[in-house]
Amino acid sequence: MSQRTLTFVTGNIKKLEEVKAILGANFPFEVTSHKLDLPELQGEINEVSIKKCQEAARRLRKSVVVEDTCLCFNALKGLPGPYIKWFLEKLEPEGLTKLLTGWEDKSAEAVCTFAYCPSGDKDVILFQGKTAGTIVSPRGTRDFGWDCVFQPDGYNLTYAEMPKHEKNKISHRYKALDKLRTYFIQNSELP
Ligand SMILES: O=c1[nH]c(=O)c2ncn([C@@H]3O[C@H](COP(=O)(O)OP(=O)(O)OP(=O)(O)O)[C@@H](O)[C@H]3O)c2[nH]1
Ligand SMILES: [Mg+2]
Repeated sequence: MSQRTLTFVTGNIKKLEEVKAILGANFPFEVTSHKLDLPELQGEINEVSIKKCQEAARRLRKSVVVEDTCLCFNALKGLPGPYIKWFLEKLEPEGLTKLLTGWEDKSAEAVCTFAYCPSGDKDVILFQGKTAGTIVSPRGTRDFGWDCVFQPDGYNLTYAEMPKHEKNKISHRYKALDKLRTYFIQNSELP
């Protein structure tokens, strides 16, 4: 029997690895990926994901899932937020930590938003997960983004110091995918 597929549009191989690891074998769709360099418009968190999803669905002419990840510093009223990719590229992890020099509040929130676009002209459905933590000096592996500066609340390890399966049990991405999984299981005729 051929399995139904869900197309995850991303240019980020590390995201894809985590999505496959988190959804695992019990997800009733095969996750395939499509690498597409999508424009990311400015805006609030949900707006960025909605526009990214609509553009991906328009270009591929089919239903797609995209994901946008934000890292929000509470002292900076949510910034860098959706602009974290560019802050990280320019400042590197050390620079992210230094952004909070002078602020007592080092708390932050990792926010993951999956967007599903059933077809180009229908409303986009969002699934969001948030994990609270603290911004610390870099510790651990450097193989994924800002993992080495984000220490989730309740742990004395950064995401980068945790075994992958531990991060994947508590992460912003896990929480968002849990909602997405429930939705797709309840709407099994999709996509
Ligand atoms: O340490 C990390 N732990 C994570 O769990 C995580 N998830 C995303 N990121 C990074 O944060 C930016 C988001 O930007 P982003 O959502 O636009 O992603 P992207 O442009 O790399 O891929 P995509 O938009 O093609 O899917 C990019 O620099 C990603 O590498 C993470 N870093
Ligand atoms: Mg991107």
